[in-house]
Amino acid sequence: MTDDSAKLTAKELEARLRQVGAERYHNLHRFHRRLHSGGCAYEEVQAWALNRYYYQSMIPIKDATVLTRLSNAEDRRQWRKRIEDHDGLREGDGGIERWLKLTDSLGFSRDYVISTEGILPGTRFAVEAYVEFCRTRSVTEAVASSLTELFSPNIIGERVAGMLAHYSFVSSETLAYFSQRPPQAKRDAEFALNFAVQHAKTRAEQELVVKALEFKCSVLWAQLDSLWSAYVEGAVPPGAWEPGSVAKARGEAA
Ligand SMILES: O=C(O)c1cc(C(=O)O)c2c(n1)C(=O)C(=O)c1cc(C(=O)O)[nH]c1-2
Repeated sequence: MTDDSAKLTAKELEARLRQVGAERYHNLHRFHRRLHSGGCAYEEVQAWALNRYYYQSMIPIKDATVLTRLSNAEDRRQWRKRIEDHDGLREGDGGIERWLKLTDSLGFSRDYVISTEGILPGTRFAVEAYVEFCRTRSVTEAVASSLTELFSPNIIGERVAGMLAHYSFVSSETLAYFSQRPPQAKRDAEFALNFAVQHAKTRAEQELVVKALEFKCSVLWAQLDSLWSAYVEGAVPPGAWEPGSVAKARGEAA
């Protein structure tokens, strides 16, 4: 008979977390399959990039929130690299800037993208839920919720290869955001995994770590569900970006 309350070894906890990824990570979502295999129309790729800007732009805000909750200087030194990666060390540098190069290349004005006025409600609520989770749950759960990054190097490899092969309107320059991410994600995921393993002191806390990763998989999944409903099925919610409304997206008078 197994004892459900027995603390897992570090290896067992890692295996549980990897199992969550195998079952729930957003590489399994039908929108990603469509995106990576060349099935998306130009407007669907535009919508994906526009909406994902909000995720990108809120990540350093989420990370700054987590930073304030880390009591150890070495942990903060490690964590703050995440903010530097996204914001850059100077103007014109960093992940957010590289994401904007992608939205530039897809015909959006920067003002429109940065305003986030055209994003889907589902994107907004999912991303806000992630930031709120990291603000209000234990710091161990907040760190553990970033563990989807254990799985992101694989999906990024698949995405870049697939998009370059299938879409003439993207290039390695416009997808430059992704070329920097895999080593950063590997470094960050290693830190987060060690942190979660060391700080989850009881079986109950380990279960909360697993739940945090499940929650984060849902944050990513929900964003893709919203994209599918709006731009594959065509049920664009009121106020969200309408495919073809390029003038508005470019900041020109309609
Ligand atoms: O391209 C992707 O599929 C993907 C996934 C994830 C993820 O799994 O959360 C992140 C990123 N990209 C990413 O670029 C990124 O900066 C990032 C930060 C975080 C996080 O939770 O702190 N996840 C991710």
